[in-house]
Amino acid sequence: MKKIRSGYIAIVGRPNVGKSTLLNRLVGEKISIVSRKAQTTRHRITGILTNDDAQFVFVDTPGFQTKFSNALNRAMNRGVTQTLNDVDVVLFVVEAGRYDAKDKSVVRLLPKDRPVVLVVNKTDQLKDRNALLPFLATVSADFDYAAVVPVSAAKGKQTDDLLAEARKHLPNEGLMFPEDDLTDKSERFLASEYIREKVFRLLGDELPYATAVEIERFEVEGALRRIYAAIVVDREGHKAIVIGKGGESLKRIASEARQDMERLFDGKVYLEIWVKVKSGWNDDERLLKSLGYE
Ligand SMILES: Nc1nc2c(ncn2[C@@H]2O[C@H](COP(=O)(O)OP(=O)(O)OP(=O)(O)O)[C@@H](O)[C@H]2O)c(=O)[nH]1
Repeated sequence: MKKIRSGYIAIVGRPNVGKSTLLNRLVGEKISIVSRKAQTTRHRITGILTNDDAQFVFVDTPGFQTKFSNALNRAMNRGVTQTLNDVDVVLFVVEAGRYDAKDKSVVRLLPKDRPVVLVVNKTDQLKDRNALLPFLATVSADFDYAAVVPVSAAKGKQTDDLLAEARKHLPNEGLMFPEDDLTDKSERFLASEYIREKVFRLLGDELPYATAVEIERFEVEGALRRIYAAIVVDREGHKAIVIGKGGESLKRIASEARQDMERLFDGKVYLEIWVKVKSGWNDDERLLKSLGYE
């Protein structure tokens, strides 16, 4: 039997390349949020996969942002750099057939002193398989990657190869966490992520990214959890969108988020959500910190 190895792994890449999908595929539980819209992963989320010979502790980084320069994006980029200085292996994800300035700006953040595995995701979308090899050659010319692994996170293709590659670089012997730990994030944090995911899923096209969720109270009574949450938007107009006609949208957000939470927490959830307006919140570093962004 092989020895158990363990270590920290970060997943980085431009928005929308499939980092959350990959994490969910590897860890096998819904602990990170996946959204069609870019820029929804603003918190570090840790998932843990334990198998026969390894324990992978994933640190999902905030989406890298180059487009706007405000406090939120500065905080996000700082998060990426901090995370990369904190892990044993970095998985840098690009999309098969797409590699441009936005990916290269992430390459510039890659650490020189630790292994970086290039993950070429969405191979299922490739129309011309012959284009893959030249593409891999182009991308790998820009950095000294420890390995290159094409995968499809959505279809679960070659993700085992990726784990085998990552395992080679795990430094510790034995487990770092108890076997069934899926995440070191609190239920409180996960509750806010679920609500935020629903907001993006249901209203993503109508709302700008400036939406946050605050959990104001989280009470546990036996198997029942009472959760009181606020969706924070930065304009009155956005408040009206979140609430929707006759409160329809907010009702749906609450009902779907509650169902997810009941599944995850394995118990009944009483969920109350309201909408608050905080003007300009995404350009105020102090407020960001109070909402849990770094
Ligand atoms: N066809 C295909 N689509 C994928 C694959 N992996 C992810 N996607 C899709 O790509 C989109 C973005 O995926 P996410 O996992 O949210 O991407 P992300 O990199 O975490 O995005 P941010 O949170 O914005 O940084 C979603 O619509 C996924 O369903 C894949 O292997 N194949």
